Formats: sequence, C-alpha cells, structure tokens
Amino acid sequence: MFRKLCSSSFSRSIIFPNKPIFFISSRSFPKPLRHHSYSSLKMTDTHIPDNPNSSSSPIQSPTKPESLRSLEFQLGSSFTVDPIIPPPNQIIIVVSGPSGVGKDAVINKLREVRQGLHFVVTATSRPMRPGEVDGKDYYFVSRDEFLSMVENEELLEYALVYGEYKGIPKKQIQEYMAKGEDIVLRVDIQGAQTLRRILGNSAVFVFLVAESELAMVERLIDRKTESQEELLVRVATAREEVRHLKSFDYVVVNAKGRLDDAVNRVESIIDAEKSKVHQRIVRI
Ligand SMILES: Nc1ncnc2c1ncn2[C@@H]1O[C@H](COP(=O)(O)OP(=O)(O)OP(=O)(O)O)[C@@H](O)[C@H]1O
Repeated sequence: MFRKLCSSSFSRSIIFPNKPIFFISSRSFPKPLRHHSYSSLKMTDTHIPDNPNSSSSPIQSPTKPESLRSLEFQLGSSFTVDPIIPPPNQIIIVVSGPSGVGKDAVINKLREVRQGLHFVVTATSRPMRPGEVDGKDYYFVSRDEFLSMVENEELLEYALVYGEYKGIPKKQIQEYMAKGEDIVLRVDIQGAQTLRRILGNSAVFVFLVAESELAMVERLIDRKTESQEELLVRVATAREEVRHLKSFDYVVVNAKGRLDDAVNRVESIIDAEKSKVHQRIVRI
C-alpha cells in the first residue's frame, strides 16, 4: 500500500506539516485541496485519484518552477539567492618559530600557492643580506628612522632581535584588511609573545618546528648567513623558545624535504579558521 502511495499519482500531491495539501497543476497556481494537518493525516484519508492506466502512463511530477512556487506559497515567503551565512571574517595569521625552522621558506611557498593573503613586510634596522630586496623581504631602514617610527606609534609591535630592530607597520595591516585580504605575519618567538598580548585570541598563532633539533641546526649551518658565534646564540635561544609552544594555537612540523606538507598544513589551518562558526574578530 505504501509503495503504491509513493509510486502512483500520490507523488503529485505535496504533504507539508500543518499545511494544506495541494495538487500541482502545470497551468494554475496551486489551490488548497483539503485542510488536513500532516499530523492528523492518515494514509486512508489521502485522496488517491483512480488511475487504471497507472502502470502504463508516465508519472507526471511538477516542474522545478512549479515545485518552487508551491513551496514558497506554503512557506509564505520567497526563496532568495542571498548567501545563507555572511562571508568569513578576515584573519591575522601569525607564523612563528625558532630561528632556522623555515619560516621564510614556508611563507615564500604560501605566497606562491595561496591567493587573498597579504604578507606583511616587516621594517628592520638590520643590513640587507645578499639576494634580499627592500620592500619585499623587509623595509630596510636606519636605526634613527626605525626609532622615529616607534615614537610616532606606527608599529603594532617591535623588538630588538640579535642587536637589530624589527617591527610591524600598523598601517599596512589596516590597508590590506580594508581590501578584504587576510594578513600573514612572520615573527620570531619574542614577537609572537608580544603579539599575543596585543591581539589576544583575535589572531591565529602557528608555531613552526623542524622534525628535530639536529635538522634545525643543520639548516642554519647550510644557510651560511650566520657566523659561528651568531649560530651559537640562535641555537641556544631556539632551545629555550620551544617552551613557548603552549601559548600558540597550532603547531606545524616543517620536516627536511617536506616543505610542501608544511605549507599544506598552514593552508588547512586557514581553511579551518575560515569555516569556524564563531569567527575571530580582529581589533587593532
Ligand atoms: N622543509 C625544508 N627542507 C629543507 N630545507 C629547508 C626546509 N625549510 C627551510 N629550509 C631551509 O632552511 C634554511 C632556514 O630556513 P629559513 O631561512 O626559512 O628559516 P627561518 O625560520 O626564516 O630563519 P630565521 O628566523 O633565522 O630568519 C633555509 O636555507 C631554507 O631554505
């Protein structure tokens, strides 16, 4: 019996909780047929028109516009193409980790593979390294210029790192967020700690680690940008810095030869943040 109801002309009638039953006509707007509520309806109450040829004639189902009109009529409002949820908020993602774990390498790759991100260019008083470009890798400024930026409160945060100043220009973040872009900040652990105090939970903090201490030290040696004394300071500092992991939201392992995996992981974090029901709200 039930199968007969479903497969016969019954399928042309629409049953809706607490709403009248309609028959869909291809020509006219649906009119109420009976005033049954769904809960009071019994199978035996249902109007099943006799159709002796039901096995041979094709089932006539309502067209899509008819079905939509009928649903709108019963619900008492039209369907709109407006998004069901608002677009996700822009995020600030802070990528940090000890010296030599591959922060620059991960960020440079992320820049290649992901649209809609603005990578904040940090201002620094340190001299340019071979191959670095002013305005791309850093804004290279003199010590005096840097200190005047501090005085004018142009920096979100700044620090003295290995004897040189580094700071994040506020204006750059505000400008790109206004354009709808997400912001990526690349900072050392000290900078991340300060940013956590300033931004709280409004930003996403990612801690990059190498697969082992040895791997990290080898990467620094291979990079050939530090003297032996500088290497000693960086490696000793890195040992201490791993203890700050707990104040981060995510950790990503950047293993030797697996840079793409680390970048994919960072992308997944961005996607997860964008899918959150309770979005972070950035306040600068
Ligand atoms: N997954 C990886 N596999 C192999 N080498 C890597 C990987 N990631 C980074 N490197 C290399 O390790 C070295 C250190 O990386 P990078 O300069 O990106 O580190 P960093 O965290 O930005 O360091 P710092 O904080 O000192 O600037 C670079 O020579 C880089 O090319």
